[in-house]
Amino acid sequence: MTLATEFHEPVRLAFIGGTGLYHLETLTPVAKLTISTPWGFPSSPITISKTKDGFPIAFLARHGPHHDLLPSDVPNRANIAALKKLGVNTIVAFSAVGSLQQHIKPRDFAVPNQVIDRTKGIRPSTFFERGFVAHAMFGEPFDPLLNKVISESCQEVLEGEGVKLHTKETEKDDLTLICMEGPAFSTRAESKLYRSWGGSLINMSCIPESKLAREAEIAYQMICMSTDYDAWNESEEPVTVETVVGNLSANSANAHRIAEKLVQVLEPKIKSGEIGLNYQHSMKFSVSTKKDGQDKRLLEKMHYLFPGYWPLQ
Ligand SMILES: CSC[C@H]1O[C@H](OP(=O)(O)O)[C@H](O)[C@@H]1O
Ligand SMILES: Nc1ncnc2[nH]cnc12
Repeated sequence: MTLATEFHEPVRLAFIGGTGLYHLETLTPVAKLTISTPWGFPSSPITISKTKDGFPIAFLARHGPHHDLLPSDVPNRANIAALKKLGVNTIVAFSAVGSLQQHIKPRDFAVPNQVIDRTKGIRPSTFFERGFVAHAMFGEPFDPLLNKVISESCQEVLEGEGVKLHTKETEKDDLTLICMEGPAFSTRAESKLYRSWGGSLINMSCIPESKLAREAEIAYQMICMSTDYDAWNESEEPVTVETVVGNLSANSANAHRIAEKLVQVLEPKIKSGEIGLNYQHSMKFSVSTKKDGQDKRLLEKMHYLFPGYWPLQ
């Protein structure tokens, strides 16, 4: 089937696929969009599918359709800006992660509620710049409403498959994801340090993706698929890509099942406004730069994300 290259209806829900998840099997694309943003092109064309009720869903492959982008080279600003331009207010992002806790086994799933940023400052991590300064709140890096819906609805999908889902509720404490720079995995000493900080999971992709989604006022939650015990567990060989990919291909069917379930559950909640609006207008009053100090060229760029905010004169 030839796919449309334009799509003019607003799209509210998007999935971002990570390692091992380059499309969603349960969705049939109707359009494939190449979108240029003021921050460049996204990692991949964005495909649009529709539910039987005509609710559109976007999908983006974080590392490109052929996985040729390093975690540090993912064009996160373009990815989030392009989704925002389509009208997206809810993002569910998948990620392959290492486990920093014995009880989170390879092939388990987890819905983290906290993040520790261990990237090295080499990734562009904000839409704002000199001449237009704003600060997003990020104390809760994931949308708690979306976190709750995902945690509740994925439990039953995975139970049927004999796979454990870890959430803030099952852990009875924060479920903290460490985001490191990569591309090499951690040393054993680093891995043990992250455990001492209370880390539960580790990946290379949550930052700045989640931060930019917050700046763009989009409700965002990452779903983690555990693939290995990183390097802390001395009774196991430290993680290799082979282990990650082996466990991922065994588990990608569960990711597709989860996506299918989430589409069913999120469609009515997004339509009713129960999900997706938690951060609406949150940036409007978060700007620090006084009118006279604002760079007008930058304001025009900002209007790509926030049309109607901060009038030019
Ligand atoms: C191939 S192992 C390391 C790689 O896997 C994860 O990718 P993603 O989060 O996109 O699923 C991790 O973050 C690293 O980028
Ligand atoms: N151990 C690990 N560290 C960082 N990213 C990962 N992705 C999958 N396993 C990982």
